[in-house]
Amino acid sequence: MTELTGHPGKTRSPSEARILVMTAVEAERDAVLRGLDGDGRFEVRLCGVGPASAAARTAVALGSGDPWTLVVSAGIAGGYPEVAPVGTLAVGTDAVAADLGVETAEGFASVEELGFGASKLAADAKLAEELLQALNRAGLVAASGPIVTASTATGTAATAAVRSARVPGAVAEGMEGYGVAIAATYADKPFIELRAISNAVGPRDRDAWRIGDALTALSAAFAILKEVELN
Ligand SMILES: O=C(O)c1cccc(C(=O)CC[C@H]2O[C@@H](n3cnc4c(=O)[nH]cnc43)[C@H](O)[C@@H]2O)c1
Repeated sequence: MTELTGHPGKTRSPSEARILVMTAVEAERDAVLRGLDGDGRFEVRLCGVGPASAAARTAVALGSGDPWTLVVSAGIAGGYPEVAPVGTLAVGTDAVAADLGVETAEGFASVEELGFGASKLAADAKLAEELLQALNRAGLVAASGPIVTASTATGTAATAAVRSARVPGAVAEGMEGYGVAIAATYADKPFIELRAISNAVGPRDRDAWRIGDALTALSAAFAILKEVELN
C-alpha cells in the first residue's frame, strides 16, 4: 500500500482523512499540534490575521498536495460572555462576515440583501454537532452557534451590540473563520470552526485576555477532535 507522509514520523493510507487546519499565528498552531500529538491525518498551516489573508492562504494550501477531506479554522477568539466565557470553547455552526455589506441611510445592508453573495457560510452540521458532543462528554465546556468573523476586532460595547444584533445567536468572534470557509466553499470541501475563548467580546481590555488558558483549551479540544469520526 502507498504510504503518504503526513506528520513527521507518521504515515497514513491514501483512503484516510486528510485534514487542513488553519490558524492565524504560530502560538495557535503550536497549541493545535500539541493536542494532535503527531496524528498524521492533520496538517496545520498558518493563515495570518484577518479574513483576506486567511482566504488567500487557505486557497493556496487547498491547491497543493493530495485531496483534502476537511478544512478547519482554529484559534483563540473573543466570546459573548453569556454563552462562551473565557476559557471555554466555541464550535461554529456558521462563519459570518458581520461587516461584509454596505451602510445605507437606513442602516447596514448585508451582501445577501444586495444580491452580491453570502456573508454566512455553514459549517458541516453533522461534524460540528459530533464535535460539540464529544467535547462535552470529555468534560470540556463548549457552546455552538454562529461565529462572527470581523476584519476589525470588536473593542467597544456599542460594536458588540451592533454585531450580536446582526448575527443572532453568535457565540464568538474571530478574524479568520469566514476567510477559511470561503476558500473551502470554492474548493467544495467541508469546513468547521473551533475556537478557544481568550477574552470577552466588548470593550478592549488587553490585560484581561487569558491567552495561555485559551491555548491550553485549544490543545485539549484538538485532543478530542482527533478522536471524532472524520472520514
Ligand atoms: O500575544 C500572544 O501571545 C498571542 C498568542 C496567540 C494569539 C494571539 C493573537 O492576538 C491572535 C489574534 C487572533 O485572535 C482572534 N481573536 C481573539 N480575540 C478576538 C476578539 O475579541 N475579536 C476578534 N478576534 C479575536 C483573532 O482571530 C485573531 O486572529 C496573541
